[in-house]
Amino acid sequence: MAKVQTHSEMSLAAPMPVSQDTEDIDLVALTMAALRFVNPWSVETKSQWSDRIVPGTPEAKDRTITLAEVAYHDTPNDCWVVIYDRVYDISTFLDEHPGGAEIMLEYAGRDASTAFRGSGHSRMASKALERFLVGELPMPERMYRRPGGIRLSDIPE
Ligand code: HEM
Repeated sequence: MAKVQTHSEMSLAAPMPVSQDTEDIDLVALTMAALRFVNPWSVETKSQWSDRIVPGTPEAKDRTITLAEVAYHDTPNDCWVVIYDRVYDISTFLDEHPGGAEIMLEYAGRDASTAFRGSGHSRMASKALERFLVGELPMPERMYRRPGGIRLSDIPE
């Protein structure tokens, strides 16, 4: 017949952990639970974007480029900027820019929409963007060209 343990026997056999240990274990469990929500495949690496697009070509119009990818192109030889949710490769334009290369390099790999607008660019400058187009941001990352997005009367077509 099974032996029934008294309350004091049970306490001796399996002593309760001290409160500090309990806190440590909870923290580890919490971290592990949080990590389970992280999808390692969602981390973008440069190698997955190896194919280069020629700026201004028809393929560029259909290409979706994330902000994470844009961020990799942040040098004078490989300089991308985002203007009104469209991605431009301005590497070859840096030295031609009437406002100078330095000012554009400040936005290398980032959004330059407000800087572009704030510098009072002409319609001709907006039109000039077309030849540097390499793609467009995915809908969730857009600020302007999406339903309910920020409206600007002079967004280039
Ligand atoms: C990325 C695409 C860009 C293109 C195609 C572009 C094009 C041009 C063009 C054609 C001009 C001559 C004036 C005009 O027609 O408006 C100009 C001037 C200027 N740009 Fe840009 N620009 C670009 C980005 C930027 C950015 C990101 C800035 C940052 C603030 C900037 C700042 C300026 C300034 C300050 C001038 C005036 C220069 C002067 O009058 O001395 N531009 N740009």
